[in-house]
Amino acid sequence: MGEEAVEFSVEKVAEDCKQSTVDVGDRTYVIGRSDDDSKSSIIIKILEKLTQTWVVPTVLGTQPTLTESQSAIPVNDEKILIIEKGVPLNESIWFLEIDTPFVKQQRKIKGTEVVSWSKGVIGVGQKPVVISGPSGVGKGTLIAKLMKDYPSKFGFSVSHTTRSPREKEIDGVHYHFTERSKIEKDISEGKFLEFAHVHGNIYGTSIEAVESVTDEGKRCILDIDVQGARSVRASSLEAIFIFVCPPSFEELEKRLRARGTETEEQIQKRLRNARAELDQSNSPGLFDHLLVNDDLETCYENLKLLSLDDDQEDSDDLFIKDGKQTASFCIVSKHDSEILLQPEPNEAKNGATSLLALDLSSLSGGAPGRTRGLKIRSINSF
Ligand SMILES: Nc1ncnc2c1ncn2[C@@H]1O[C@H](COP(=O)(O)OP(=O)(O)OP(=O)(O)O)[C@@H](O)[C@H]1O
Ligand SMILES: Nc1nc2c(ncn2[C@@H]2O[C@H](COP(=O)(O)O)[C@@H](O)[C@H]2O)c(=O)[nH]1
Repeated sequence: MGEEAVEFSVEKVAEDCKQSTVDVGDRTYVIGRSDDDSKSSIIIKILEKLTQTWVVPTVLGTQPTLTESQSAIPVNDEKILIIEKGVPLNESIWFLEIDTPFVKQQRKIKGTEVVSWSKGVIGVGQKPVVISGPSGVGKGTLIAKLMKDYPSKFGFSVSHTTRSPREKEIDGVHYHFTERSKIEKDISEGKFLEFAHVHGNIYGTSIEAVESVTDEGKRCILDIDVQGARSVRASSLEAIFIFVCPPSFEELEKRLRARGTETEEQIQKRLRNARAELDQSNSPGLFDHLLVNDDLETCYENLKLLSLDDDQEDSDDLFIKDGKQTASFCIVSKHDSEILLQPEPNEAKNGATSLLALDLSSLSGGAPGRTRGLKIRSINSF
């Protein structure tokens, strides 16, 4: 850690970019804009105050769109809040994760200093549903029915895979069919919620796959194997975990063969893996519900009950969705877990006069890359 320390002074940083500096413990985080080369980017540098050395961290996640400048304030030891200037409020709230469990884990894996971008989202969003079960049990069939019957309620998390497309499978709809080197690079850059080696190929769920569905106000459905379910369970994403069992192993084999999409060798591999997956379906604390897919309609009705349960309205979302907050704001101050925001001066001229209180007391884990649970209230008019 810290081996990437480079020598440059605060004055040099100020020359390079429009920056915010934020003190957290013994460190100063410098967040700014670099115009060094033709493509501008946000640069992050950390000053270790005790040793007066600079560290350039590995930056994970999708960075905010570049704006002229930003205001920033520490939330706690784990996160810095950044509000981008010149952007409507619902697009402008970002967190720089500096010591969250995700960052700690990535720091360990990479052996370097790490920070990670996370987009702030008003409201909590619908809890995703993770569906696992052996190959051929009928997960895809059940999910397709759910999507067809409730297109505005559910959205499918389109996974990435290195396996070749089957006949009738469409890239970007059933899977993102991907080169091994590309998925490995994206995984190392922290863009995946989970990934696993399944039946000889890499399969993975990108953070974007889940969060783009949740951002649309829909409940995201993930069809992933048991290793993937374990990884999601260990992540910050809160979800409902369902395991689908076959009525018997013989029936599973029959369905897999009748589907006619695998070679005999692949069928044998999938059946071997199926035994291991069935063994793990009772792992303590892994799955919330077990469903037996014997009669398809009965199983579908049960899946519907579980997936439609806990349907929650994101009332805070309305605040943003009704178009009130197209103005851009900046940070004024922080009191406990509330941050006071005021419209930027040019916005006040345009009639945006309310101060806003951004309540961070109920932040909840979306996938890494999103910080959900923000609440906003209008607190006065000038
Ligand atoms: N309850 C059921 N009774 C009989 N056949 C079924 C039932 N459910 C699904 N099937 C059939 O079983 C086959 C396998 O189903 P499906 O492709 O949905 O499985 P899967 O779990 O998604 O498999 P994979 O994990 O390999 O993608 C399909 O041909 C499907 O029509
Ligand atoms: N861990 C993950 N497993 C996944 C993902 N997407 C699909 N899967 C699982 O792979 C097998 C095989 O799928 P197939 O389409 O080749 O038949 C199946 O059990 C899926 O649940 C993923 O993103 N991550």
